[in-house]
Amino acid sequence: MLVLTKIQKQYGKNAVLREINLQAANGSCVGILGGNGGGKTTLLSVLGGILRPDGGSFTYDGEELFGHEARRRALVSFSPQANPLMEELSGFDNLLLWHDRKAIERGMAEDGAITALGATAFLKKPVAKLSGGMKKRLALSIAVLRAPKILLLDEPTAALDMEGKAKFYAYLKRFTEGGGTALFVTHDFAEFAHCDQLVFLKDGILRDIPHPANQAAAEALFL
Ligand SMILES: Nc1ncnc2c1ncn2[C@@H]1O[C@H](COP(=O)(O)OP(=O)(O)OP(=O)(O)O)[C@@H](O)[C@H]1O
Repeated sequence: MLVLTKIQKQYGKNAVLREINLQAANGSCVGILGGNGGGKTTLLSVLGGILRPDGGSFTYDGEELFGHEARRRALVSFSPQANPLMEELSGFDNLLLWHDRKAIERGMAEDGAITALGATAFLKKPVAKLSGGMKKRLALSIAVLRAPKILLLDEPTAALDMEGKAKFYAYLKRFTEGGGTALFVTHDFAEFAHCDQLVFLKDGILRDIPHPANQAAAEALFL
C-alpha cells in the first residue's frame, strides 16, 4: 500500500500542496486530475525526490521513503513532463546513462519493457533526430527499466500517437497486474479509463472522484 499523509510544499509564500493525503493499493493506477498550476507536477516532483517536501510522509508497505533516499530510488521511478534526454547522444547511450548494458538488452528483448513501449527500433539514432513521440517512448523506457514498484507519470502520453498510447496503456496494465502502483497525471479525461482510482488536486488538497467518473461531473470540479 502506498500512503501519503499530510504532505506539504510551498514556494516562498505560495502553499501549493497544503495537505496531501492518499491511499493506493498495490497493483493499482491512480489518475490525478487538476487545473493548470494546481500542483500536480509539484506533487510528483516531491514524491520523485526532485523537490524536498516541507512536511508529511510517504510510505510504501509501511516503510517511510521521505528522508530515505536509497530506498526511494530503489522503489520509485519518475517520468517527468520534460524528457531527461541528452540530444547529442543516441537513444541507447541515453539509456546507458541510467542503466547497465544487461538491463537495457533485457529491455530490448521481444518481451522487454523497451520493446513493449515501442522504442527498440530507433535506439541507434541520435536523440536530436527523433520525433517528439519517439523521445517520449525513450524517456518512458528510462523510467520503467528499473522495474520500480511505484511509477510516477507526468502527462506521459501527451506526445504519443495512437500506437504509442496503446503500447503505453498495455505496459501500464502489465505493470499494475505485476503489483506495481502508478500515479498518472493527465489532462485527457478518456485516459482515466485506464485507472482504478481518481483524485482531483485543487487548493493544495486531493479530493476523491467517484470512479468510473462522468466527464461532466469532473468538469464541474474545475469551476
Ligand atoms: N520552481 C518553482 N518556483 C516557484 N513556483 C513554482 C515553481 N514551480 C511551480 N511553481 C508554481 O507552483 C504552482 C503549481 O505548479 P505545478 O507545475 O506543480 O502545477 P501543475 O498542476 O503541474 O500544472 P500544469 O497542469 O499546468 O502542468 C504554480 O502556481 C506554479 O507557478
